[in-house]
Amino acid sequence: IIANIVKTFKYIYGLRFEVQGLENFEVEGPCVIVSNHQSILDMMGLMEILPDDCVQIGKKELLYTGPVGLIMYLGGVIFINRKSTSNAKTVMSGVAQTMLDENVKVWVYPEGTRNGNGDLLPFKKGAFHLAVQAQANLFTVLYSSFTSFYNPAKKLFISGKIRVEVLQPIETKGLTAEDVADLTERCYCTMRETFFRLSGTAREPLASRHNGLLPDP
Ligand SMILES: CCCCCCCCCCCCCC(=O)SCCNC(=O)CCNC(=O)[C@H](O)C(C)(C)COP(=O)(O)OP(=O)(O)OC[C@H]1O[C@@H](n2cnc3c(N)ncnc32)[C@H](O)[C@@H]1OP(=O)(O)O
Ligand SMILES: CCCCCCCC/C=C\CCCCCCCC(=O)OC[C@@H](O)COP(=O)(O)O
Repeated sequence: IIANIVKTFKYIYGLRFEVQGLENFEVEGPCVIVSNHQSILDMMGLMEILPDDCVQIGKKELLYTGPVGLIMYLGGVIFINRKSTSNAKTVMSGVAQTMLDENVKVWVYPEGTRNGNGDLLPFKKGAFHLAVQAQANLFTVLYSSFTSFYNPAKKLFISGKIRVEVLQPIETKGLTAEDVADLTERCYCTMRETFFRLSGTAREPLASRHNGLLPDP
């Protein structure tokens, strides 16, 4: 019900979604889906391709937003306290078991916060631990940059096109906690490249950005 309502918002805002690779989602069983997170507009992009039986990880503060919090609660959103790593990790380890028991998919924004600066923030590792703990497939989804049509700082919000790509699933069978850092890094590199390709922007050298040698755009 929520997805169908939110999917109509694109007509009001003049947004078009061009989705590629949706067939990659046609794999049975629990999985973890990670995607980039630029703004609240992502809720439209999320609902546009949301598979059945998929819940999202959200920050706890969203639970206290009145009717929206209630709808999210009823929709099965898993709330975590980002201010407490141990609390977040405890919740997440319970999620791995629930995923397997109830055959659900979990959508995580590995940047951990909204980021509209035309690049990806370094990834948090929770989603990747979750995929490895559940030994479930890991899907990556990218939404092209919104900066050309949506920029709150410049008071810009016009109609525009969002290119979406669902990449091939990554298997985590046989991986252990020791492989999580490597898995995270691999996904980050692939997702960043895909993000720039979809957005039509030039790729900046990764090492320099990571070392803090380049200023933020
Ligand atoms: C109208 C109504 C419409 C309604 C719409 C409904 C749709 C709603 C959509 C909702 C949209 C909502 C959108 C939103 O709200 S987005 C905001 C909320 N979502 C997230 O933050 C998700 C992404 N975050 C993470 O995954 C973080 O990692 C967490 C939160 C889990 C911890 O973050 P934190 O910053 O505290 O710590 P850290 O990541 O530096 O990690 C620290 C260390 O812990 C290790 N570690 C981490 N995890 C695990 C684990 N599970 N098992 C074992 N170990 C684990 C990790 O390797 C590292 O160790 P080392 O490797 O450095 O040694
Ligand atoms: C300005 C245009 C607004 C258009 C809105 C169109 C889409 C609205 C769809 C549903 C409305 C309710 C959805 C509530 C979910 C909020 C998700 C969200 O984006 O939370 C922020 C969180 O991830 C990260 O928080 P921070 O960036 O760390 O703080």
